[in-house]
Amino acid sequence: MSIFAKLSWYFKEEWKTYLVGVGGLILTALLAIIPPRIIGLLVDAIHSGKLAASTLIMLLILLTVVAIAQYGSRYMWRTAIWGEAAKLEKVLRNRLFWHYTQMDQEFFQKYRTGDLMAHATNDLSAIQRVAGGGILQFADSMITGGTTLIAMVSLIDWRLTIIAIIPFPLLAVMARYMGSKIHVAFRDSQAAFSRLNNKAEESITGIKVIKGLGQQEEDMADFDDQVAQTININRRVNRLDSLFDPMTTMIISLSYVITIVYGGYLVTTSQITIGALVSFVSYLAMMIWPMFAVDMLFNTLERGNASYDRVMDLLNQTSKVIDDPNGATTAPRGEIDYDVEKFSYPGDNRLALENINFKIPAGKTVGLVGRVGSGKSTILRLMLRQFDNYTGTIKFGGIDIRHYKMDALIPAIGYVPQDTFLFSDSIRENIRFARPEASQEAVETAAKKSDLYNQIKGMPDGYDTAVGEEGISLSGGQRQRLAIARALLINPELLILDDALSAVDAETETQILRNLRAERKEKTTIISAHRLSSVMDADEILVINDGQIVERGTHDQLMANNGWYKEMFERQELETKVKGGAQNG
Ligand SMILES: Nc1ncnc2c1ncn2[C@@H]1O[C@H](COP(=O)(O)OP(=O)(O)OP(=O)(O)O)[C@@H](O)[C@H]1O
Repeated sequence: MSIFAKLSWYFKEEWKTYLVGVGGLILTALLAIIPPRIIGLLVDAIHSGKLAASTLIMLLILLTVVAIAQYGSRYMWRTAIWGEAAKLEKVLRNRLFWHYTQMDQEFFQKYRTGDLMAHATNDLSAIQRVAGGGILQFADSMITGGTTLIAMVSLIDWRLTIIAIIPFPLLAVMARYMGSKIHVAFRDSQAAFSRLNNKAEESITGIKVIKGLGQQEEDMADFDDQVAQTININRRVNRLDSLFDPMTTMIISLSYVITIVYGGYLVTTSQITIGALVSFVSYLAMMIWPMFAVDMLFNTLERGNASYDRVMDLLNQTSKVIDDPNGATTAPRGEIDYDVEKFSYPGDNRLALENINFKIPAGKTVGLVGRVGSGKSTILRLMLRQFDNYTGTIKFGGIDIRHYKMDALIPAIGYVPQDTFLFSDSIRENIRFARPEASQEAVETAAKKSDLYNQIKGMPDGYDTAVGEEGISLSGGQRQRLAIARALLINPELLILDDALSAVDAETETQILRNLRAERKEKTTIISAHRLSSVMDADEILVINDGQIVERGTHDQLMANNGWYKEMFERQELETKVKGGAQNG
């Protein structure tokens, strides 16, 4: 029942509609008492041979009126209660989705996509069932059960009622016992569903890699294993359900036997009429549904409770990156002053960055180079406020980036990752994702700057060509250029290319960089790259190793330095020459 308390905030908010719903249920229960009694009276009248035509017509009219009134009252509770349940699901779904969008990277590292999907589907449905089916089952077991019981006592015979319901408390005891077992089993079943979701999500996303490495069979076996585990756990839930349901039927049958034996005795000893016994049996039949409702109620509540706890656990996770309520609302502009003393990823003791400091005057370009895993992307992630737990400050236009409103800071940065995400939409919508109102002309200009223009012209439907999961596949280089066009369209104060040219050939890269230099004279750019030709023209190049700056300067200075940069540059030049030679030869 605690789930009702947990959802009380919603019931309080929606009390008017629930009042209508419960009112409708009470009315339905009261109206349901009338027909069995009328039938009982008819039986008695027929039995005694005193049924007048006028009485028959009157009772039939009454039956019809009751049926019509029940139609109305049922309509009343159904629309109110099912409507509220759907609304609750909507409220929680929106809240959860909003919460997901507000969370930081740490959260998405902790929870896997499949888990988050399971919470947003299965768990919310289970909670929705509490607000709909749960309320109905509660009302049915209490209201319908209660009014029927009162009718049995007051209209028929209290002794017969007591004897007939003797087996019922057994049901309550069982429901309690089984309820706790079902709670545990259902929680396990939801967790298994999450794992299965994760597995399916991972396998579908990674299908190319799986096939490329010939791991289909292993992956299938792994999936089979997960399915088997999920089925086993679900079987346990079903077993518990199956133990409970037939018990309910048995208890009800026992009641019937008692009623027929004792009721028959009362009729033969003229203590009640045969019509009263007929009415009583009808009432007993009306008790069956409320009894099942008790069973279903415990089930619904336990499941809803487990799901509610899981959803609340997610909603209670707070983002470590907090949007400063008094933060600057103007877009940042001007010099970037990056000064991070220490940064470690949450839950990791190792220092990911140490003493990273550099300044970029507005309009200048900084290049970040270094080995794989040296910390280049980490430097950029802090700039994007994906993590705030570092010592030191990063200033943009003289203000600490933590003192900007997110809505002011993030749109001022055009971030292009190595592997971008394409939405299932047209090329045009993908390019103008961050500025949906951009004109076709602006989209085309961005496509020209990122050297994608001619290729789009060659596509079947030009800018209307669908890409993403439901459209054509773009090559790695095309995806990267689309991502650059997307970032350029917002003409950001700061453009960050995070290994974003790795999949384009050297010639295209040179062209794009030339376009950027010409276009972005006043704006700042950070380029992180493995190919050193990408950063050659930068105003300052930082060589990162093990989270620290190990060399810095312009290209010429670094070449004179005789360090990693020079060695790497010469090696890459040689490789290019060898490749070029091989192609020419
Ligand atoms: N989310 C994370 N949690 C914990 N450690 C991380 C996380 N992301 C990166 N790291 C670690 O931080 C270090 C720096 O990673 P980073 O991605 O910044 O390197 P990089 O220089 O950008 O590499 P690459 O050139 O391959 O992109 C690596 O040791 C990496 O394992």
